[in-house]
Amino acid sequence: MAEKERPVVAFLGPEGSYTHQFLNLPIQLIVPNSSLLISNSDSYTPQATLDAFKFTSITLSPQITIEDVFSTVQSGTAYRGVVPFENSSNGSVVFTLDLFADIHKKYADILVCGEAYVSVKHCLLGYAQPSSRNQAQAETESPSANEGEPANDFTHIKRIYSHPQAWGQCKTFLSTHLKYTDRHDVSSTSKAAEIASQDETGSSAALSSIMAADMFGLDVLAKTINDNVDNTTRFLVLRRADSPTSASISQSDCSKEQAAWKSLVTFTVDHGNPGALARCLDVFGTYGINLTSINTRPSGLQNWNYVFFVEFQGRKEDGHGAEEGSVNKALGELGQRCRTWRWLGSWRSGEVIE
Ligand SMILES: O=C(O)C(=O)C[C@]1(C(=O)O)C=C[C@@H](O)C=C1
Repeated sequence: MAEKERPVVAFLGPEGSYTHQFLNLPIQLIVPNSSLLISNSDSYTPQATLDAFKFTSITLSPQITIEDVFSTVQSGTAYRGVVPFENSSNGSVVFTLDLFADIHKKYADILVCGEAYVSVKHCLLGYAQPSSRNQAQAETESPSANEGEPANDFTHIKRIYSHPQAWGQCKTFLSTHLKYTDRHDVSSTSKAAEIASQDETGSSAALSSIMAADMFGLDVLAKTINDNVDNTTRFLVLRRADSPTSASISQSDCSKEQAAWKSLVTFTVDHGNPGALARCLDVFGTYGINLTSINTRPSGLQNWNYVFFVEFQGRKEDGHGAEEGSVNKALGELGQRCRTWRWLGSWRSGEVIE
């Protein structure tokens, strides 16, 4: 299997997106001077979350959309995929939730096998007016200067591009400085930077990352323009169900070990049946399982019917005696109380990457 030599990892491209940074930042922590590796090659030493599968290098495969990341993992073209899941200020990434809900049954083999939290600091990127070019250059060179405080003139900017998730993370800056400027949704923040870089008139700008400014040769017109300074996005790593993980399959139901894990399930209920949802949620309490998030999305099958997403501490176990684990017992009972359900993976809880 070629992936054994150098597995392919799909992410939301082009390079410079926050999804790309998920793969990038830890590498610099693990391999000193790894920026050389990053700029000269598509071969990386993967971070802890990914080296679940013990490879020394990976091939990065930029994808156009989050759905493309799901497709390449589902088809086996990519060994792993990285997708944004939720943002600390703007909430769930609904594109990702809908792909997990999978109403057209296209991604039946996708499971989550890891996560990490990435600090997201948005910048306004574009071409500075010649009069404020020195200022923009100073901002690029000295990252601590004028955070959130634009020193540049934005009157030449007629349109801004970004990923739909990013607008809601920079509301104050946008309403203060660019309230009447046209906004255009594109597939990623790095795509936005690429588009802005191609507009030689300089009237296009992007909400994107400092890394994208470098990659596409744009000026940083304002930086750290997100409403919350600790703006953070949680990313999930995807695998195919038949692809191995580092997770040992030994049974250990002790609460400390369970708290180090998370699991995700989706389920649907009979909406005409009073108490149906409460009865499903009750199984988690019965087995002492702590819920960490609940989400819903429209079922896509009938108006005002929903798919419920529940994330909880603990993991589903495989192998001999697995049925004894509290998560397995709870899921067994959930299956009897809901209409349909699906386990979407168990993984070790991630850490924040600055
Ligand atoms: O467009 C990117 O750079 C992405 O990685 C996507 C994404 C997202 O969908 O949440 C990731 C982080 C930020 O929250 C904004 C956009």
